[in-house]
Amino acid sequence: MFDSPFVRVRVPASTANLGPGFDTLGMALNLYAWIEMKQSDETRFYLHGDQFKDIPADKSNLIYGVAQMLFREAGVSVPELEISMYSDIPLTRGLGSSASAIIGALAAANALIGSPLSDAKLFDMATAIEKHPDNVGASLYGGVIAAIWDGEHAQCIKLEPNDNLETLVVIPEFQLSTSKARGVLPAKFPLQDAVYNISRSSLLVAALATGNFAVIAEAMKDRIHQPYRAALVPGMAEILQGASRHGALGAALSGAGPTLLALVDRREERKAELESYFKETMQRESVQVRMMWLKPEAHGVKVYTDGESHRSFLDMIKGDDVL
Ligand SMILES: Nc1ncnc2c1ncn2[C@@H]1O[C@H](COP(=O)(O)OP(=O)(O)O)[C@@H](O)[C@H]1O
Ligand SMILES: N[C@@H](CCOP(=O)(O)O)C(=O)O
Repeated sequence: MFDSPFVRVRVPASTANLGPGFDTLGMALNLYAWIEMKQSDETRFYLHGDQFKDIPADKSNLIYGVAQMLFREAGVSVPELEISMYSDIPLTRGLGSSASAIIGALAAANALIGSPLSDAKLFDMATAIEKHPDNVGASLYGGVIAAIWDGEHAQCIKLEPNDNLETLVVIPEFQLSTSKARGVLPAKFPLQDAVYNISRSSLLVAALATGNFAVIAEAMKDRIHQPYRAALVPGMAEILQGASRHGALGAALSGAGPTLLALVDRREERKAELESYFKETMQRESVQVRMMWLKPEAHGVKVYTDGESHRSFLDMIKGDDVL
């Protein structure tokens, strides 16, 4: 049954919504999580890195649970697994760590049993678990995705990210769970707010598809989630308003936050000014942050099944994608 003694996957981070595209737009970023999975006589975890210190290392672990869902769906039994994990994606910060874990677990488990399930099926399963298709779609397929979910099936179209696009992300030191940030949203919206978002989300997709960056500042505005979440992220309202005056094409809360993200033209000359603006604004709010320049990642999850390799899991990560 097993095509490979072990499977390794590399999964990109993602930023969801891009402002107005709440629960529909997502973009993969060049920051990654890695998972190794193999069948074992007893379930064991090797969680590398400080950020996994509070993550369960037993069968209640998300990766284990999601892998078992896939095995059930495929009609096979693989009760004991050895799972190794490392991630550069900060947890609970709005950069899609949970989506990366879900996609990584599904892709690894599927490959371990000879890939009986299609990517479309993995997308449906991942969306059913995550409850929105934006992050999981970006982690699975890469690029910029526009996605829908009807409660059973997810569909998306992927755009190749424009070569001139990069992002500056500002990651606060505090965590904000997606469930808490969804909990502050109203259940109903005025028609004008719905129109406001639909028009901007459509304009943003057209801008990203054509490379027409001039409209992005306006196209990233939102009335569906950011105004309600602003109270949870000190400095957010000011940054979303001011970023485009300091060299950003536009700015948004990344996913459910607390990370803030600016889209930037890589030819922009005011990058240092933008960094200082972000840093000083957050300092005034007494929020410690780390900043990273990230690029859109055109490729989704990558699966490696070369069981002959003798490189260790951590050596593979250091050498990035060469198994
Ligand atoms: N590699 C992982 N293994 C197990 N659980 C994970 C992993 N990555 C993320 N998670 C879980 O997902 C949670 C974060 O999900 P969420 O609140 O949606 O934030 P985000 O996806 O934006 O990082 C973490 O607190 C943790 O419980
Ligand atoms: N559309 C979702 C996206 C959540 O993204 P995450 O990276 O914060 O998990 C939302 O805005 O709630």
